[in-house]
Amino acid sequence: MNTPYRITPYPQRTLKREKTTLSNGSSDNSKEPVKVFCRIRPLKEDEDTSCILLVSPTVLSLNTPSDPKYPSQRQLHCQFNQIFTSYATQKEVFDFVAMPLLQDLLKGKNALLLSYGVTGSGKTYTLSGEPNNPGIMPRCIDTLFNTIDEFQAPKFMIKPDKMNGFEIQAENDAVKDRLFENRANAKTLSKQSKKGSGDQLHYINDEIRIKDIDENNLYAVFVSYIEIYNNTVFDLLDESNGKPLQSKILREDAQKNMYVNGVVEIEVKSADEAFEILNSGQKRKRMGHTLLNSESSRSHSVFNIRLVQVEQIAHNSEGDPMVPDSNIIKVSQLSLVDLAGSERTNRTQTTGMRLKEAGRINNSLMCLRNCLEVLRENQVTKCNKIVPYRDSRLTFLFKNFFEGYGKVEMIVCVNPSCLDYDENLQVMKFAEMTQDVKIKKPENRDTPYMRKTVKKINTPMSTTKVKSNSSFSLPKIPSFLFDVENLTEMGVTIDQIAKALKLRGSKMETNYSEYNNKVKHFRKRLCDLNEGNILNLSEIKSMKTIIKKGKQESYNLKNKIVDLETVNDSLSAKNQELQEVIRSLRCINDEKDLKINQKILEKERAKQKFAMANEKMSQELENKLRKQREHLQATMKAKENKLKKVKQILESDDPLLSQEDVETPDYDPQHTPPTTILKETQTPSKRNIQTPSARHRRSRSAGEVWLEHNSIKPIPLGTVLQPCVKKRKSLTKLTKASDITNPKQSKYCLIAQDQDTEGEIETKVYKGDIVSTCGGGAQVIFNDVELLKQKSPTESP
Ligand SMILES: Nc1ncnc2c1ncn2[C@@H]1O[C@H](COP(=O)(O)OP(=O)(O)OP(=O)(O)O)[C@@H](O)[C@H]1O
Repeated sequence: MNTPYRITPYPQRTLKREKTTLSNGSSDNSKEPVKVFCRIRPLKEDEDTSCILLVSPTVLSLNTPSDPKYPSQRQLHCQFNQIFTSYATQKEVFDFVAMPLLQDLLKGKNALLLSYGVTGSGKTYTLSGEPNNPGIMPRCIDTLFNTIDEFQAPKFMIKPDKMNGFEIQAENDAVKDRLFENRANAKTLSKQSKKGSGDQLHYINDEIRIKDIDENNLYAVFVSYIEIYNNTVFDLLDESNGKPLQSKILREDAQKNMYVNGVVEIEVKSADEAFEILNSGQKRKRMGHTLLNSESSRSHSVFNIRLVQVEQIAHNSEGDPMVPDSNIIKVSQLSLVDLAGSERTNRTQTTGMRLKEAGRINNSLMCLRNCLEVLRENQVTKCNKIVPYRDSRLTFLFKNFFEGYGKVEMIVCVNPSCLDYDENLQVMKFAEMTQDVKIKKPENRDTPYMRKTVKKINTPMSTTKVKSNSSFSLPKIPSFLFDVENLTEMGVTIDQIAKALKLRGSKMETNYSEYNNKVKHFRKRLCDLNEGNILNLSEIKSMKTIIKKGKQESYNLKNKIVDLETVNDSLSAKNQELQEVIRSLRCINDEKDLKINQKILEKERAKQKFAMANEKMSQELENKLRKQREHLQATMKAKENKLKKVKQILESDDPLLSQEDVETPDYDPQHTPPTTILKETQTPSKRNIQTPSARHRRSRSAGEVWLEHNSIKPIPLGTVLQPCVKKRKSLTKLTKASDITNPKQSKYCLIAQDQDTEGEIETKVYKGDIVSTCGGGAQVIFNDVELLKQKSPTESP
């Protein structure tokens, strides 16, 4: 809900703002200050706090919001010509602000009405309004046509001359133009009826009319609609058939008034016709969505109403208007300007294109501000600083208004929300400054925009021409006949001749002065044209510079593009080269991988070969050892048998027995069982237990150091019996001579694991003495083999 504004009596004391006293201000009646009105829009539903308090109908106070952002609380009082609260209706605003301007328009005076404010503050709402709640523009149109209704000049009688002036044309030319227009309208109507033009806006006409108008005059209304977008002027009524709008240039006419060159100016004969044009222009307006306003005007739009008045013209018998030589056309203009909203881009969060737009909008508004500041400074200091109108198209177009061409008024629209406090502060400062600017009152003349008619009229003009030509003709000199007899008649004729000559003389003098006047006028016109020409030339020059600059920029850009393309090409070539290198490296890598795999395979094969050879060798060695051992065992056995027999002989007394017994049977290694250390499951033979090897005992003698040569990973068999070697040094490989030549080591044992014929693993311990050789080396003399093997007790022996 909106909080109603409290209207308190106007406390003069509380006013903090001091009005600037201009040195030539109040006493100077030739100037009047710019009128500034303020319109406060209602708060939005989500905005519940207002930073504006109405003090009186003309004073408001802007209060600092209670926010930690603002350390000190301040109240700024601002005075306006009138303040319209959120309750003010569109009609109230129109009556108070625009009605006087419309009255001036009908009296032939010009006016400029600007709507200024932050984006979303209600500028467009105030000027255009809505169909059921029309703003200033539609109300102006309605009131104007309600007023001049029956006093309108026939269509096309008055025509724009394309140089900001107007001319009157003959009735038959006007009729031709009307016929042409009717035909064109019929075509467009049939097109529209096919398309269906349902989007036409209809405003409510409240039948208001202005009473005191000059009823002796004929009136014609012309409208034009332009926008200034990104500091470029576009014609919103330009029927470009969907093509982008062409930019327009600003020119000065013969009276040094600025106008948009080639702008489409349409003569309208009714309010509906004007609305149609207004709507078609508004459709072309550049609108955009911003965070603060879903339909934000991104350009300054100018709706111009030009009212042309001519005295009632008498018609001849054929119905053609009789134009007096010096008939004057009175032209007045009302420009309604909807300025684009000033905005703080960090609040609207605009980016990219919108950010650029906002920059340009703010720049042109800044330019308007600068111009007003310089105008005020000139007034205060009485200096004559150049006002920078040319800095922006907006100020350049309206420069005449600030120099006394017509009234300037402004409606400042504000959104009272606390969120808009900072922007409102700036707007208030601007409004304050604007009110201090005094503008020259328009010259006190009925025809501020005079222009003599350009005679294009056929019949009547020829009449005029004949008439005027006759004014140049000299009185005839009567013919003189010398007749001596009729002297009195001759005297009369001479008198007549003298009179005619005198008349001729005076006529020639008038003709001469008239001629001089015409020459002067013509010269003046030429000068004007020349000035216009100079202006055009300078405009063309500046356009050329802009085009040149643009061309240079495009050339530079093209060059950049070419450079970038070259860089791009070289980079892609490099890329290709690198790709090639990568491909070849990959090939090399693949080849190397292949070779490595082959080598690994070869290695594996070699390993297998080596393992087989190793196995073979160890088998051979084992065989040899077995044979040696068997041989040794057989020898031992034979010796033991011999010893036994010798003992028996020695113990018995029978020499024969002893001799028989002593005779040793032939040694047969095939039948001699090898010496084996059996596990508990095997029943040892008596003989085996009885004949322990003497070397066994020796090997277990204290102090002997064994060199135990074991396989790298012996298979754990879980056997209970283990070869007993107490002091030992274990190794898996004999790599160097010192491994065996160490003098501390006297014994060597080689532990080997292998499968027996039944597939069981058996551990064999080959034992031997390390004997030093005379060359400093060492040799092992194997003298014992131990066999560790598990056997099942149920297994048959
Ligand atoms: N006095 C008002 N009463 C009711 N609604 C209003 C009033 N003023 C503005 N509004 C609403 O506020 C919204 C924004 O207003 P508007 O488009 O006129 O702002 P703007 O100042 O023209 O903004 P921009 O500069 O972005 O174009 C519109 O929806 C309009 O209807």
